[in-house]
Amino acid sequence: MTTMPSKNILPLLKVKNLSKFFGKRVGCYDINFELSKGEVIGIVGESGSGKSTLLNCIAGKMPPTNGAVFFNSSHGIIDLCQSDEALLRKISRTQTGFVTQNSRDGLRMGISAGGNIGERLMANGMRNYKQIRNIALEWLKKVEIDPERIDDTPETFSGGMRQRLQIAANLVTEPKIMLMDEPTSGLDVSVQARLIDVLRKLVTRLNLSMVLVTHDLAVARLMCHRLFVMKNGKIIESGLSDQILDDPRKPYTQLLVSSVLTP
Ligand SMILES: Nc1ncnc2c1ncn2[C@@H]1O[C@H](COP(=O)(O)OP(=O)(O)OP(=O)(O)O)[C@@H](O)[C@H]1O
Repeated sequence: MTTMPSKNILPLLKVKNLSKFFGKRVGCYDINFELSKGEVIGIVGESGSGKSTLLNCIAGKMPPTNGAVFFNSSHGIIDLCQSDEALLRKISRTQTGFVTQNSRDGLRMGISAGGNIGERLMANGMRNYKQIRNIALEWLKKVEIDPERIDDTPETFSGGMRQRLQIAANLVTEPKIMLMDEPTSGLDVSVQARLIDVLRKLVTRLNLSMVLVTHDLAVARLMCHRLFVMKNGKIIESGLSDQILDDPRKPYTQLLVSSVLTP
């Protein structure tokens, strides 16, 4: 059983001895790291290295086999792996955000853009329709979507717009942490660049903390302060992004950086 660290020394997130097995197969193994306020951590590695498994365990979407994820929430320090469903649901609607690679999993395609943004506000008890609409309009502007599209459904949006809407729909409650699983994947290069630009502005303006899974090392360099390189479920190298990408120590990271491995 992992001991609960004291609040004074705990950063925003502390992942401790986290492992996930699928039968005998390793999803992720003995992961340890801390995330501070305003910090963006990138998780990189080839396909099947355990990036999504780790992110899903951190998000409370997948129960780990061992370990803990301590989150310095406004309800105090909680272990996201041990919390009851109701508290986890509350936290995931307010204090954590999760952006998926496939916007269809993160948005309600049948309701308007404004409705998608307003949903988290309503889940938090906000009832004033005009106020919700005004906040939604503000957020559409922040993610560079024409506010006139507020009543359109995401079905009518481009892929890049959907991802920006997903980000707005998560950030509207000002979560302490954003978890992102390949948010730029599948988008054209110019669309990716715009999304990254929007994200970078928001990270700076809101002092956001983020764990970003990406196979794209250019995105990792642009977005992340630190990088963790995963192989076979383990973090095999970590450090400042420029250091990892310009001067990788481990042969696996060298291959990854030189694009010999298919990320
Ligand atoms: N639900 C599951 N059941 C069984 N094995 C799984 C499951 N999810 C993941 N795995 C296995 O865990 C390992 C890590 O998978 P994971 O999806 O986390 O990798 P990844 O680095 O995110 O890959 P990708 O970049 O392709 O998404 C793989 O061996 C995978 O087959």
